[in-house]
Amino acid sequence: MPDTPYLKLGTRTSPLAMVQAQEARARLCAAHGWVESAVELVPVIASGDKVQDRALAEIGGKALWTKELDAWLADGTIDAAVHSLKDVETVRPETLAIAAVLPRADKRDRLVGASSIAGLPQGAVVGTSAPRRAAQVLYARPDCTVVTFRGNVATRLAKLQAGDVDATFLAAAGLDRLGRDDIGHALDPAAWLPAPAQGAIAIECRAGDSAALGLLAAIDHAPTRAEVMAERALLLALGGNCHSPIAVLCDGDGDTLTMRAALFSPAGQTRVDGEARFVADDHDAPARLAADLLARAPSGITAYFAGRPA
Ligand SMILES: NCc1[nH]cc(CCC(=O)O)c1CC(=O)O
Repeated sequence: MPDTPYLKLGTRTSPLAMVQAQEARARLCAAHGWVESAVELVPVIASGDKVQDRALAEIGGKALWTKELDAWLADGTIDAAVHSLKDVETVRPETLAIAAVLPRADKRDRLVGASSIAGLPQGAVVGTSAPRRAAQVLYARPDCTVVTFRGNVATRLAKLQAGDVDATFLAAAGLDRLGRDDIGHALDPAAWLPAPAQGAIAIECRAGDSAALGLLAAIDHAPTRAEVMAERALLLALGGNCHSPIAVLCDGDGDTLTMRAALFSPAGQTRVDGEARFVADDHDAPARLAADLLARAPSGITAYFAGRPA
């Protein structure tokens, strides 16, 4: 047993974050033949977990998930940080690097409280704080009302149980990782697209830390990395922010990626769809799809995207 850990891995404290950090630790130990104590998990309550009564988009966005762990990477308290990649801002400090992306879980959203979008009761109250989920459900079901819904997976399920809302959305990946694969109804991406990088776990370290970069490279999953980096490139090229309803899904098939994307106006009045097939090393392809989407989008949508295609 090592007296001092080989790697200090920072994580948020939510049950899902802890399960994901444990998965990262298990993969590192398996890859390097280490005992569990070689990787120390260092938990922190993130700002995003402290404020529960307002939508994340109103209080500072995704930065609130990474702020504390970013600071710990900078001051050397930890060597690496585990994140749900969908919670990580598109533009990251140059001092940090996404050193590993773990194999992606189920990419889909699940609807909890009804068996399908069409099956939601007339005038249903749907709880979500994600602009993408709100716009997408209002587009399909303008009769529904969307209310702010925050908290970790268990908190949201408890609020649903208590009757605060008729239905909510949760990522299949999060439910499955918490052993709640019995909950909800998976939404087919043909009709309902997930968030960029949904279902992927990323591990960041200092960009100049060659030791950590080397250790983490051993657990990087290249097919997942190709998909999620393409999805994040689309987000970047759209110039979206946490108020911009963007849905995108990339499916890898050997060297070829198929990307489906949709932009919405926030209240769901309009939608524009696009699709592209490209080889994985065509790094400009997501920006071309972004430009194509913006060129075809009505003004109700373009108002919410700065549009900075590369
Ligand atoms: N926004 C919160 C968040 N961030 C990552 C996940 C689930 C895991 C994932 O998508 O990778 C969730 C919960 C949810 O959307 O249901």
